[in-house]
Amino acid sequence: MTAVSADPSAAPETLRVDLGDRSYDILVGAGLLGGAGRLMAPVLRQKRVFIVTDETVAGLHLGTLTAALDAAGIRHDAYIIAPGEASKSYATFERLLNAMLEARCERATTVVALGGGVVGDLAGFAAAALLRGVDFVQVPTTLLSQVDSSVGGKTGINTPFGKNLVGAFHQPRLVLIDTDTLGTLDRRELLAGYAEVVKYGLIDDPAFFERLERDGTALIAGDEAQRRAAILTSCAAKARVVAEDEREGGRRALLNLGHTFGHALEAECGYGGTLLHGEAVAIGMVMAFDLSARLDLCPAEDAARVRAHLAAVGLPVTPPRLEGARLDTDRLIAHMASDKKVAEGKVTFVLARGIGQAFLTRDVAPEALRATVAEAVAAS
Ligand SMILES: NC(=O)c1ccc[n+]([C@@H]2O[C@H](COP(=O)([O-])OP(=O)(O)OC[C@H]3O[C@@H](n4cnc5c(N)ncnc54)[C@H](O)[C@@H]3O)[C@@H](O)[C@H]2O)c1
Ligand SMILES: O=C(O)C(=O)C[C@@H](O)[C@H](O)[C@H](O)COP(=O)(O)O
Ligand SMILES: [Zn+2]
Repeated sequence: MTAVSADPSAAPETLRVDLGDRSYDILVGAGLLGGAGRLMAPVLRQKRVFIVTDETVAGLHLGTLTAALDAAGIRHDAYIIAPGEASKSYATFERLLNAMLEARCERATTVVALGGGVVGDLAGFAAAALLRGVDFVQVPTTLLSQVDSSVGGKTGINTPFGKNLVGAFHQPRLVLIDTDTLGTLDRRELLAGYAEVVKYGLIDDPAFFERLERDGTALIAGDEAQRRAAILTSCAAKARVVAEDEREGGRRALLNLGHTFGHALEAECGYGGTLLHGEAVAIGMVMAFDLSARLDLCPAEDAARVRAHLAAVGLPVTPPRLEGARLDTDRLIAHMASDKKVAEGKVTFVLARGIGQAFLTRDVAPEALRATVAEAVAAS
């Protein structure tokens, strides 16, 4: 796959996720939120939506959305959750569903997720469960959600046993990406999203990774054309994989590059903001490449390049410490046993033969895994 070219003056762009009668469009453009009512209207089964957002996004962008819905004559209710990963919980899920029922949502009501991946995953799962399933629309407002979580229909919540262990595949009816919303996002969150952008290059698009090595700093600094191009390239890559393997029977698991390690780090750090998902993925991708190099599958120079680029833009590349203490290697490895990619007791790893050459394997010597995790922890 080649990177989409950057053109700041271009009109909204449409990508299609091809899934038969569950196909949908991804619209990408500046200022789309202001026209959200008009853009959503064609996919609504009744002129009524139920918006889910978080406190931060509500303060910044909910007014624009509700004004746009009013202008299109679309009735709306809103439910506002606390920001952050801790809201992807049974407790918030229950409160949200009760609010939807109290508002007398009907089967033809559409749920609108306005926010980052936390809002999208939670609201999407609630939409999958409400009245046994209602439609939903993704309006992602973080870089991470614009390049990854809003596309593909993975929805869910975290559990005491690990990340995203309860959820549903439930595709949105539309994804509306207003690139202007990134203007209010802070640098740490932007960088976390950038890690998932880099992931697409590392999986199967070495030219994209090279381009990010060159232009990543400008993208992060606010270059609109670079952002738009990276969002389009990322969404196109994700749409293609999802269309091939919607329910992760095989190839889709490549999108989990860095996540087996990353989810273990997130679980160990708790979901209170010590480590963001994208930060965990950055560290996890470094560990996946280090493990690949340790197993002589991948040139050590490629692993070094991955680490160098992520570090150069300001992402973490070693696990954090918790209250000054290093994380525990055995506990991290134990978390990996509850990865969704475990089959017959064995974890499926996403490793790489080089940059842009990711592959799946269940054949990883436990000693090599342990040495990689121990080395990462020791460097923290
Ligand atoms: N479903 C999937 O395919 C998929 C893919 C990747 C990640 N995820 C999930 O996504 C979640 C992470 O998503 P995230 O990184 O978007 O985090 P998030 O939803 O917690 O958003 C990050 C923070 O940014 C704030 N925010 C959102 N939009 C803003 C804006 N425009 N301006 C200012 N602040 C804004 C939020 O209030 C929040 O505090 C994780 O739970 C991860 O597991 C899911
Ligand atoms: O869409 C996918 O497939 C992905 O793997 C995207 C990941 O970035 C995302 O974090 C996903 O939630 C992880 O997969 P999970 O099945 O372990 O939840
Ligand atoms: Zn992810």
